[in-house]
Amino acid sequence: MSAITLTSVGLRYPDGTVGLAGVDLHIGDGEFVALVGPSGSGKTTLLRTIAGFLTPTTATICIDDDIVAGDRGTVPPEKRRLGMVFQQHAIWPHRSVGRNVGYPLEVTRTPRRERATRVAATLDLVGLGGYENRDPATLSGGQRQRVALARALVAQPRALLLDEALSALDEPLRDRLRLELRALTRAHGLTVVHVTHDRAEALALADRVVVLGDGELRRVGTPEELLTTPGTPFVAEFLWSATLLEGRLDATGFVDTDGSVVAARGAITGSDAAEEAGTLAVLPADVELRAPDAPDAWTSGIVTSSLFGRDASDVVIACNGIGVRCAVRGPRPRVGDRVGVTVRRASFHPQHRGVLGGSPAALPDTVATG
Ligand SMILES: Nc1ncnc2c1ncn2[C@@H]1O[C@H](COP(=O)(O)OP(=O)(O)OP(=O)(O)O)[C@@H](O)[C@H]1O
Repeated sequence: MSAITLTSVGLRYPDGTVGLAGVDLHIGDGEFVALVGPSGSGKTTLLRTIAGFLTPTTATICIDDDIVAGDRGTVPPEKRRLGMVFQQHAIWPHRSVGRNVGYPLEVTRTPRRERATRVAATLDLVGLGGYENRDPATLSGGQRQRVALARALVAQPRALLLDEALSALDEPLRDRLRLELRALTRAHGLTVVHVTHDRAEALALADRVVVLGDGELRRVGTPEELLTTPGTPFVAEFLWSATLLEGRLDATGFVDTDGSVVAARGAITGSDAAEEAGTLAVLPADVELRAPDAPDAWTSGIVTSSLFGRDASDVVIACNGIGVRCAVRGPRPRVGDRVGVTVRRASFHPQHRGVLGGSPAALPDTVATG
């Protein structure tokens, strides 16, 4: 397996839309990286650019020491030695499972006997040992996705690129394949770039999560780093469903635009300034419900949504025109209830960094291997 290095990757579509703007990223050998971001943030564009289906306007992309896109042109996808799996398993119905998996080896004219050995070994790897002669029409959705994975792995690619590869599967199966995929990639030291719209999946699987916004790389870090230091309100809101509040930090704490103290100074991280305007990001787990008139409540509001969750219910309270998201453990309030709200802890983001990301404080560009 291999490392992938992207330097200033920019891409503009023919109609002028900016797909990617100056993305710098190093993906370590054996690292599992998840690309996440809102719809249209550039996840698929980035993955397809690494794969070679899209040609960057400006960039250098290296796989190990091999420059696959740069000043001297680009290497076509089939010569990059990367394996790809898409959301819709592109399995050929008229070919047996074995011939589907062996296709990349046919292209490279691998001798028949070696092909059969490698197909069998790869099918074993994905839990489909002995399925060579099966007709794909007789397989379940999960089995077909395993065939697609085997086909991506059979030619021993330098890295595996997954584009929403698990998204089309129903939930219990998706959970199982997630575990299997992670165990497989860890055991074989595979380098993986995984695009997903599912934040929980990205955080559960990846060594590092890359957050994109408007074609820019907004934040890179381990799930733990992104939780403790989201870096920008954009990331706190996107990854952790944080509530964002505008206001000022002063000696007492963070004061919202209505003049109420949301949280005491000691409960806020992110700035040492005596006074500063900016955004407070409050994670749902750091909001607590109180009686509406509790003396220690920041404010009170009406519950507008209350969804059951096994570990914590997802409750939204309308407070001064803002929907405050709260993870409630224990008894869940009903829609229409008036409740008091306190903030236990929050991160402050000075205004000059901008709500949509600005220039986040850099996290160490470490390669986590856990
Ligand atoms: N062929 C195209 N021509 C013009 N613009 C495009 C094209 N494909 C994508 N875009 C634009 O490029 C930007 C990034 O799109 P991309 O599909 O990479 O986002 P994404 O993060 O994968 O979104 P989603 O989660 O919805 O799949 C968007 O503004 C999108 O509208």
